[in-house]
Amino acid sequence: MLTASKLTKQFTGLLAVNEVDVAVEAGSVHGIIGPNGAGKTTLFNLISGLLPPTSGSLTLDGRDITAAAPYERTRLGVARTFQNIRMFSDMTVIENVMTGMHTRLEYSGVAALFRLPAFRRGERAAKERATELLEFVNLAGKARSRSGDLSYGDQRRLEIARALAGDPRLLLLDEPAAGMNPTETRDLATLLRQVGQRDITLLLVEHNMGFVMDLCDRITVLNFGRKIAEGTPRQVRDDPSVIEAYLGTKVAERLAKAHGA
Ligand SMILES: Nc1ncnc2c1ncn2[C@@H]1O[C@H](COP(=O)(O)OP(=O)(O)OP(=O)(O)O)[C@@H](O)[C@H]1O
Repeated sequence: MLTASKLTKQFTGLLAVNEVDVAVEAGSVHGIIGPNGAGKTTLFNLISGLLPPTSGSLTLDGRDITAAAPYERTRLGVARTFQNIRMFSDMTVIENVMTGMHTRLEYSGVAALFRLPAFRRGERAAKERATELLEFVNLAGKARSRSGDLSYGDQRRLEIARALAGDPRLLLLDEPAAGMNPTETRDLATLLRQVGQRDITLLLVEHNMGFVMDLCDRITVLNFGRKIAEGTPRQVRDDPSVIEAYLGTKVAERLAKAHGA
């Protein structure tokens, strides 16, 4: 579905992402992991269009989107959540979900200004859809609450509902489990599996290894901007270069010796 070829981002003097190839299969859950500073967020920003690449290309369903603006990618079915939750804290929960629908609403600005029937119909449909999404993420009971008053875990679920409001086919999640307690993390994994069952492909950056290993079909590992491994969770977990990237050469060598390798 999504293919990155030799994707590269250079900041002055630093190759944050260095000729990275990634192929995300439709219907899969694909993880990107790597130590701090490995280039995960930068790669994510290149994929969502927040940053232009220095070189390399990106295709979505075979269509070149390397130069497409973020809003164009949204129209093509790409949605994302952010590492630091971004929402309108003073708006209600349901209003926040409705802000995620602007790319799908079919009435004009004039209709909205004069509250014409087309606008009122659109608004009613948007509310119904937002309610359905809040039920899906288990927040229906808090639809009228102020978003800023939600617990951290609930705010993350709200962010997902808002991202789903644009009917994406590919959902990018930047550290979705960050700051969550074990129960919230387990609930999130269940929710994301249900998202996957809605024919939505998931690509996520995450530090929580248990969460990634449990949820992902395939994992790409970055270190110093380069892809150092890719495969199933088991393949990646057993890969010596991955162990070395996380633990440092000395510890990896000692571990290998201890296991008789
Ligand atoms: N806008 C920028 N300008 C200059 N350097 C940057 C910029 N953004 C990121 N970097 C550098 O690029 C490298 C990769 O950063 P990035 O945030 O992509 O890594 P990461 O794997 O997401 O790290 P973390 O796990 O700590 O979030 C780091 O050395 C970082 O300091």
